[in-house]
Amino acid sequence: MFEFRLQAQCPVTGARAGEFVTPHGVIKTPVFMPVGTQATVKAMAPFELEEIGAQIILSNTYHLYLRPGADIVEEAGGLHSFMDWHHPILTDSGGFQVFSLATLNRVTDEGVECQSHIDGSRHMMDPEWSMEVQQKLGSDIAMCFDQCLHYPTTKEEAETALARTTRWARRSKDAHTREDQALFGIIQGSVYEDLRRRSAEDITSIGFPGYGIGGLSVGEPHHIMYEMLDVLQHVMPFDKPRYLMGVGHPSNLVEGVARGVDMFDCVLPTRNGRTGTVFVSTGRINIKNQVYARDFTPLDPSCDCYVCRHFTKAYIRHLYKAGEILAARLCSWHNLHFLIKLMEGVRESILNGTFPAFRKNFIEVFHGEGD
Ligand SMILES: CNc1nc2c(CCNCC3CCCC3)c3nc(N)[nH]c(=O)c3cc2[nH]1
Ligand SMILES: [Zn+2]
Repeated sequence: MFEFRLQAQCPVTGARAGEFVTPHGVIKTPVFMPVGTQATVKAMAPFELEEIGAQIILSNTYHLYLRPGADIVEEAGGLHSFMDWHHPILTDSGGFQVFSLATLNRVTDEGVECQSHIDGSRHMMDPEWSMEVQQKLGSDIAMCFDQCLHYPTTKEEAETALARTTRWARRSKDAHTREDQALFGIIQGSVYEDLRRRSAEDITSIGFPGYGIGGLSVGEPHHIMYEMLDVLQHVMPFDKPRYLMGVGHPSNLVEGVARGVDMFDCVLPTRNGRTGTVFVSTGRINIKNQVYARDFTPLDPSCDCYVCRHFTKAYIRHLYKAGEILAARLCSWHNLHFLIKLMEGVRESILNGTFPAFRKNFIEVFHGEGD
């Protein structure tokens, strides 16, 4: 269980194709993981996610602890039963969310004293708390409780947070007892190459079945994110999965794969879906634009998803203008399909040795906007 089988490596770039074995199924990598913060990928039912080809979805410790509460999910038999998703689930540790959502009262080496963004109730969140909650949720992959800093940050702040994250990773591992759940470490170090190396050495020396690359996609320019990945790909164990947290745009996924990343998550496909921004094979469009009022072609003529086979831009634009719920559902559906199919195409190109050409063609078409 939790072994990572490497199936192919690109001889020109750092790209690799593999399989990660979990109790709820084998994850074929590279993989895009839809985000389901509150035990639902917004506006999508599990059977629709299966139809789209989603292999694994994410949920969140911070949110589910606050509402409905970890005990209710545990009494339901865990997240898989509660939300009727019987494939792999990854839960984030709450480290990122507590710093970005809660009212922070005190942050010490012990943990984070905070107030809920929902009802202002006071809580102490720390590695032991995060492990207790994730073990109750019963995800297949849990994440260490870490401290993710915003961007920009001083090197001193980054160094302090890195050392704290290492201590918290040790405490997370000591408090993690569930055998049928993998615990991934998380590497920090902000945008400083030497700190990135140090964090990678610290976290990999503690030893985990997989590793998150944290502290990125927090506002830094993409070339800096890529520089950090260039450093990390040479200091992370090749036989363990690498999960770039919170990424990302189509071009960021392809460029991340080229630098040895195996797993990605991002709220964009569903968040953009709710605002009408749609990924298409030539870039992005916003379906609410007047230009689509009489456009009776699919969102993306080269897409074979349910939405593109049944509806036109004019119809979906009408749904948005009329405030219809179906608008968000259809665009989320197409966006998720787009990213999942993109990763399937990337994986196929690595397996058949054509990834460099795939990458070149994709970046030309998507002109690497990745913003
Ligand atoms: C968007 N950019 C970004 N996201 C980051 C995230 C969150 C990834 N997405 C998790 C899902 C969202 C809701 C359910 C789980 C990060 N998480 C952690 N623990 N540490 C990071 O450094 C960390 C860094 C991140 N950067
Ligand atoms: Zn489509």
